[in-house]
Order: sequence, then structure tokens, then C-alpha cells
Amino acid sequence: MAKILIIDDDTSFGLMIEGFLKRKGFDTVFVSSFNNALHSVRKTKFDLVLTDYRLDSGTGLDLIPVIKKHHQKTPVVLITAYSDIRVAVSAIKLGAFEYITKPVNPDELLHVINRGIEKTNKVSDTPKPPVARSNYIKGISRFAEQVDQQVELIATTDLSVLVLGESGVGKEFVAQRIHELSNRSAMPFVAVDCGALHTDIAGSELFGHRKGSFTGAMDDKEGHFEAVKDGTIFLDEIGNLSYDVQVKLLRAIQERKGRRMGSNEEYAINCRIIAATNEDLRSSSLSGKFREDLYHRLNEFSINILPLRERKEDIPLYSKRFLQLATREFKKEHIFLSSEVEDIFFSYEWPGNLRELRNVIRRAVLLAKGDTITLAELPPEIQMPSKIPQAPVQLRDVKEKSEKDTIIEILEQNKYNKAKTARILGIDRKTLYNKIYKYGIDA
Ligand SMILES: Nc1ncnc2c1ncn2[C@@H]1O[C@H](COP(=O)(O)OP(=O)(O)OP(=O)(O)O)[C@@H](O)[C@H]1O
Repeated sequence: MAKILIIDDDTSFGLMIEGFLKRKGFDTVFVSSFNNALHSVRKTKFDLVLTDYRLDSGTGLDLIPVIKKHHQKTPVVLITAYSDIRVAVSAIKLGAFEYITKPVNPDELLHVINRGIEKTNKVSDTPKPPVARSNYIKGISRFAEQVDQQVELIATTDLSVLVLGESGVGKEFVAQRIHELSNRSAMPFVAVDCGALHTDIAGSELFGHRKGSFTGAMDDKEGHFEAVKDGTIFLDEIGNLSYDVQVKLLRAIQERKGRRMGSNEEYAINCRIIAATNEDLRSSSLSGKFREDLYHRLNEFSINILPLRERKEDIPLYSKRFLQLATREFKKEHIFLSSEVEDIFFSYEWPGNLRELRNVIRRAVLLAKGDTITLAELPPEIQMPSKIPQAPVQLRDVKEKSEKDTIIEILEQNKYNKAKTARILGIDRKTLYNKIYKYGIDA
């Protein structure tokens, strides 16, 4: 029976969730304070932790690193209020398995919990095989095509690649794609979440340890650099590695050799390295937070993935494909997006990028009663984006305003001839139509 820790300072809500999960056959523990939560996760290994974001003397986000330090593979699910979508994104960056927004839908909660537990059961010490090729969906925007060309070009080489982009844009998917197209594809692809690697255990996780080399080292353990063999190691959230671990990593890359903690024997490192970050690693390296020499080692080639809001042409395609995947997953038949939903998808900013789009569609398919997804199946932050407190990103607003004004001006000068306007602006007609739509230009 899977054991779940539920953390919520709203006791009645927490007990309600506990009652629900007990009825579904889970073994549950409920705590209502941050300190009790800390105590429980240090003492007990749970199959899943479900935590609210706002707790009495801390937040669910503060708990994630502690849980990951003690039980790295335990999935954490964060419950957030709809206005906390950026919190949800941070949770994923810190290694949370998933987030769900309030009001909590019981079917959705159960589905997420089952997925989390299933994933942990599948995780073993053997590296996971790469995701099947068919899972990678190619975008259609000019930008997405460029990324695919770069991926195909770089795949055949042994260069280290640094993949840059916001959380959820698909950096890991790109890394897997490079691996699958490379001549290492029959070898393992090992993804390491550096953001969830606590400094104390990072060396042992990456390079392994010998039994007895530190308190708690009960057995010999193979590190990721050994497990990956001649395959590809994907170092996600590389900017989060502590300075000490950066030094170890640099030495291993330079010498192409690794050594388990507590051992004198070295092993060869022959894998390809792909790293990813959503930070400005260049600035971190200039400011000394990230070692510059390591930065250059990792950045033999870089691929920058744009956020979804800057390549809106891709939204309809991904929506359609995610809809097909979710329909199959939940064994439903032919579900469509209503035109209001399509419009809202197009205008929404998608701070969580493709991950958020995929989650929103899965949730909507799960909740859909008929064959059409309507606004009612969307989470509140998407139904009412204006209610979300926006970060004061004024520069983008200025840019968009001037882009809109320029388009109107050229359209007027050319009597609303769109082909001519697009040519003058140096964009294709589809992009012009998208922008006309986006800015609500009456053309
Ligand atoms: N090219 C793609 N094809 C299909 N699905 C994708 C693609 N890219 C991203 N996704 C979807 O978005 C989710 C997030 O992708 P991924 O984990 O690669 O993002 P990421 O940029 O590495 O995120 P993070 O920085 O938070 O680790 C995936 O689980 C998948 O559902």
C-alpha cells in the first residue's frame, strides 16, 4: 500500500484530502505544520508527498530540497492557488513531480498521485531508456524549425551542448532527441536533476561511492557517470550545482575520468554531456557564481529555446497533438477545443510553456463531459488571465506596442493588402495574420 504524506495548515482541508485518499486505499499521514512536516520527511520514507504551498512557518517550496535531500526519488506534488502559477513553475524547477491548482479536483488529484507513484516504482538504479522517438513533437514556427536543424546537425558530433530556455520549454526533450539521433542511441540516456542534488550527496550521486565511505553508505553505489557508459548524460538545472561539485565535475570532464567516493580506482568517462539551465549562465560565470572554465567546457554548442509566448504559431499544433495524446491516455473519443478555448490558448502567456499547455489539456480532457472542451474545463488562471498579478515586465509591453503600431501603419499605407504588408515587414503572411490576431487589429 503506497504511503502518502499530506501537509496542509488548513486542517479541515487536509483531513478531507486524507479521508478521500484513505478511501482510495492509500496509507496516509497528515501533518498541519511546517516543522512537523520537516520532522516526518526526515524520519520516514514516503512514496509521495502532497503539500500545500502556504504553510504556517514556511512554504511547500522550502520543503522540496529537504525531501529531495533525504529521499531523492520521492515525488512531491505541490498544491497552489491559481494565482501562484509562477510558484508552480519554481516548484518544478526545484524537482517537484507535479503541481495542481486549487480548487482541487478529486479525479485530477488521484490521477496525479497514481502517476507519481507509478513513476517511483519504475525508477530503478538502471538508467531509463530514452523516450520513444514519437514522443518528440516538432514545432512549425520558423524558430522551431531552426532548433530542429541545429539538433540534427549537432547530434552527429560529440560536442557538449548547453540547452537554454525557461522552465517547461522542452530542454530535456531536445536533449533526448539529440541522443536518439546520435550514434550513441543504443546506449543509456541518463537525466540528472542537478537542482534536486543536495551538495552532501551530489558527489556520490554523480560519481558513486564505496560502502562505508561516509555514514549511511551501506553498500557500494554506482554513480550516474558510470551508469551512462558511452551514452548521453543530461545535467538539468546545471546552474544549481554548488561550487564544490562544479570543481569535481570540471576535473572529471577535463581528465575524462571519474572515481567513486572512498575508492582509489578510476574509471573512464566516455559519455556525451548535454547540460541545461534556465538561468543566464554566462552572467553567472562572469560574476563568479558559476565557474567560467566549466561554462566553456559545457558550452561547445548552445541551443536556445524560445518561450511559447514568443512562438505562438506553435500553439495550435501542440494543442492538437497534446489533445490527441490525452484523449488516448484517458480512453476518450474525439474531443475538440471550442473556438473560445482556442482563442484563449493563443492569447495566454503560458509561463509554464509546453509543460503547462500539456497539463492544462490533460486536465481538461479528464474533466470534459461531452466532446468539446469549453472554458469551464480550464483552470481559473487561464480563464481570467487579467486577474493574475503580472510581473512588471514593461520592456516587452513597450516592444509589443511599437510592433502593433508599425503593423497598423504599414497596413494603412498599403490599403490593408496583407501580402504586401508582410513583404515590407519582412515576415511571412502567416506570421502577419498571427500578429493581427494577437493585437486585435481590425484588418
Ligand atoms: N518537443 C516536444 N514534444 C512533445 N512534448 C514536449 C516537447 N517539449 C516539451 N514537451 C512537453 O513539455 C514537458 C516539459 O518538457 P521538458 O521537461 O523537456 O522541459 P524543460 O525545459 O526541460 O523543463 P525544466 O526546465 O522545468 O526541467 C514534457 O514533459 C512534455 O510533456
